[in-house]
Amino acid sequence: MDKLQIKRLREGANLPRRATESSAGYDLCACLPEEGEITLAPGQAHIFPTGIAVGMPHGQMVGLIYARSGLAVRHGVVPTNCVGVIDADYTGELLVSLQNTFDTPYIIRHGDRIAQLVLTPIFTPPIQEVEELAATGRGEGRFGSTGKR
Ligand SMILES: O=c1ccn([C@H]2C[C@H](O)[C@@H](COP(=O)(O)OP(=O)(O)OP(=O)(O)O)O2)c(=O)[nH]1
Repeated sequence: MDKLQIKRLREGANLPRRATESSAGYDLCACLPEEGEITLAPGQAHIFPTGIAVGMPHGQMVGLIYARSGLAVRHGVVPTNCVGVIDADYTGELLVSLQNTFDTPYIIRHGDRIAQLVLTPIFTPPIQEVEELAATGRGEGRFGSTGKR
C-alpha cells in the first residue's frame, strides 16, 4: 500500500486535500452536517470531528495535525494540543481540538479547512538504559550555551 487511504465515516465529510501539488499538509475539514456551524467564543476550545479515518502507507509513520497558519495568525484559532499525534494504527475518526486565543468570537462552518495533516516517517528504536552517554561536542551545555558574547 503506497496510498493514503481515507474512509468516510459520516455523510458530507470532505476528503483531506493538499492546497497545491507541493503542499506538505493535507487540509482537514470540519464535519458539522447537523450543527452547520460552531462559534468559538474567546478562550473557548472545541473538539471538531472531521468525519474521516485514515490508513497510512506501510512503514513506520506518524500523522501530525498542525495549525493552518492563516487561521492561527489571522484569527488566533489554534490546535489545543499544539500538535496532534496520529498513531499509524489508529483507525478511528480524526479529531481536531481547536481553541480561540483571540478576544473576538470565530465561527467554524461545515467544510471549513481547520488544520493540516502531515505524514512523516519516524524512527522508534528499542530503549537501552546506559550508565554513560557517548561524548559529544555540545555535552551538557543547555539553553543559550553557544554563541555567547
Ligand atoms: O489531535 C489529535 C490527537 C490524537 N487523535 C487520535 C489519534 C491518536 O492515535 C489517538 C491517541 O492520541 P494520543 O496518543 O496523543 O493521546 P493520549 O492522550 O496519549 O491517549 P492514548 O492513551 O489513547 O494514547 O487519538 C486525534 O484524532 N486527534
